[in-house]
Amino acid sequence: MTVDDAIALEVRALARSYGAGAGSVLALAGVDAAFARGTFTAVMGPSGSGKSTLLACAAGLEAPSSGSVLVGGEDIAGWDEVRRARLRRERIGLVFQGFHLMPYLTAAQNVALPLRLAGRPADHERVARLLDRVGLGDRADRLPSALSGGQQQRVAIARALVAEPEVILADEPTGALDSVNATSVLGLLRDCVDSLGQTVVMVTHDPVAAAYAGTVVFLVDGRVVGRMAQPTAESVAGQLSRLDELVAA
Ligand SMILES: Nc1ncnc2c1ncn2[C@@H]1O[C@H](COP(=O)(O)OP(=O)(O)OP(=O)(O)O)[C@@H](O)[C@H]1O
Repeated sequence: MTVDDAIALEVRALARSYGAGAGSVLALAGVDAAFARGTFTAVMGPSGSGKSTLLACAAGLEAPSSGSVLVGGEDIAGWDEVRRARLRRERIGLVFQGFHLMPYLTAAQNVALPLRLAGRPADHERVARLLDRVGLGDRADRLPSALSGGQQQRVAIARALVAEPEVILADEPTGALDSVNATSVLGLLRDCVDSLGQTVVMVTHDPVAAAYAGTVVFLVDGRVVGRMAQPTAESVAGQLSRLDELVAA
């Protein structure tokens, strides 16, 4: 298998089905996609098109039925849960719609958690630097319950960055936020790419959010049906309505 150093994450002929027999669902039906280092890609498509399954397979949260998932050129598809859990701690940063912060840990402790879980020393300077970067340097000692939704999501992004992962996977990161908070979170993800050279792959339903990405990948019925470079909210919305017609037909 050839490996390209410029590619942070790649899926090849990725398939995932759920259940068996007549009731089985083919969530991914052979997806090929490569995500170059230092790029921001949005994944879009109708409900049930396989977006979250794609991210879950890329994160090692789900095992593919067939095909490969290459992280930094290494195929994780056959890895057992212990190795996949280590991958998620050390090489993949995850951001979810619901933030998933530990409620009894402060912002700083939440950011440091992946380091602690990896048995690495809590690097207080790095944690402080990341909280500064996400605009929460003065909220380090707050519990999540004392932060707004947008602030909690920014803590989650700092946490996703702390282990200096190869790629950040974000599933509807602005889905639970109002437009002001969504704008700040999207600006932050863009900044992770522009200033830190991070690779971000983000599932979203929102054309405005997708316009922060450099490329949009469109899924329908578990397949890639299109790609768009330099998306705008208008061009993405137009393409999505054409996809809806395709699905309805
Ligand atoms: N754990 C599961 N068990 C059974 N079916 C599943 C499971 N997870 C996903 N599916 C099915 O796989 C298909 C793809 O689901 P997925 O959540 O990836 O789509 P999605 O594009 O992210 O949808 P949405 O936009 O609604 O979140 C759907 O038909 C879904 O019902």
